[in-house]
Amino acid sequence: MYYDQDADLGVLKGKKIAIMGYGSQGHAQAQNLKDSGLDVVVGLRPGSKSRAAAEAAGLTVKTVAEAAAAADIIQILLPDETQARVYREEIAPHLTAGKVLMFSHGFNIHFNQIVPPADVDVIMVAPKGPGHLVRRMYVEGQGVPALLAIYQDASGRAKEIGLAYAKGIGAARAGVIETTFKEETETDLFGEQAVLCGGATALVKAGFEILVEAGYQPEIAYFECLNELKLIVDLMYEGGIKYMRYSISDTAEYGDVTRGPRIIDDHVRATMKSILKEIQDGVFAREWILENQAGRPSFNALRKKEREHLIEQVGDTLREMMPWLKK
Ligand SMILES: NC(=O)C1=CN([C@@H]2O[C@H](COP(=O)(O)OP(=O)(O)OC[C@H]3O[C@@H](n4cnc5c(N)ncnc54)[C@H](OP(=O)(O)O)[C@@H]3O)[C@@H](O)[C@H]2O)C=CC1
Ligand SMILES: CC[C@](O)(C(C)=O)C(=O)O
Ligand SMILES: [Mg+2]
Ligand SMILES: [Mg+2]
Repeated sequence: MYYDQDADLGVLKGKKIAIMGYGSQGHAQAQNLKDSGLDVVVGLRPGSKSRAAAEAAGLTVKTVAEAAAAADIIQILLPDETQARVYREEIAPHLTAGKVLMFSHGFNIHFNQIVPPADVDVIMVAPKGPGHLVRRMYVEGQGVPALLAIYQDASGRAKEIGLAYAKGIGAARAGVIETTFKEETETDLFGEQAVLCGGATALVKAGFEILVEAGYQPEIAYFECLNELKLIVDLMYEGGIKYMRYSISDTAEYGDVTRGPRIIDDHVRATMKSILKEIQDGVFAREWILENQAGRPSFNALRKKEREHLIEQVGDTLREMMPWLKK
């Protein structure tokens, strides 16, 4: 594990860092690096919706190609499914020997959608948290931990550069672990599909639906299955599962340890294993690449259906009464 004292921001002084994209990770990493005293330029497409926000934060905005040409270090924070095309058309022509190519997720390198030249460093600094928290925690003097991986070390200094970058975005305040592009890609995809996003939302929705179908008020089902989940997870985040169990009643703890394993049973574990295998053997990557090439027909339909779920309508109404959420 590496922390601030193991990294030297001086390694990045005098270097221009291009952040391609100003979305969830882009806005956070660009602003954190700038506030760490580094020289940042943002690369966006012409007519980009993100331009105003980047300029309002005092950042210089150029096209992706111009930013790639001007930069020593190029961090690609575009949606994964757009990276290969943008790389090929706008970044690769300016990726001259000695430059550094960076990612925050290994998808395109690991699944061979981007094949960089041998004379550049290829580094990943992958925050283990959503971009908006990467920014919020930096501003509050904290940090979101990150993974560091070196795919190519043409300069012999890739690790120093990656650690300095991690310090610049605030990640080294919380801890940086070294990994490989393969390990980051596979664990990140598994985590978001089986636990953090797919698993958690399916569990919340199933619990909500069961209570509502049984005749309980949807508002109570929302508080019980979604709103309170944050409060429970906050306790696990602060002190582990044991601290959460210390805070809940003994009745809840007994229900937790006896009923939890019946929910996540051998059938669920077998499904988790098959989801991991689809990630490892490239089945998921192929499916996602083809879905994008086809114009996202399934994804768009599923997105619409999910957004129309009763839990979203109930939540919108209840959150109106929680003004602290509006900021
Ligand atoms: N979201 C997260 O918290 C995390 C993301 N990651 C990784 O970080 C990377 C970025 O993800 P994320 O921040 O979610 O991305 P976003 O979807 O938030 O990126 C949106 C940004 O990319 C720009 N953009 C989209 N398409 C293009 C294009 N064709 N050409 C130029 N700019 C474009 C958008 O500009 P416009 O306004 O013009 O549409 C916008 O500025 C990914 O590799 C992801 O896996 C890693 C850890 C966590
Ligand atoms: C959990 C989703 C994530 O992997 C992330 C925020 O870390 C992502 O790809 O957005
Ligand atoms: Mg992730
Ligand atoms: Mg991810």
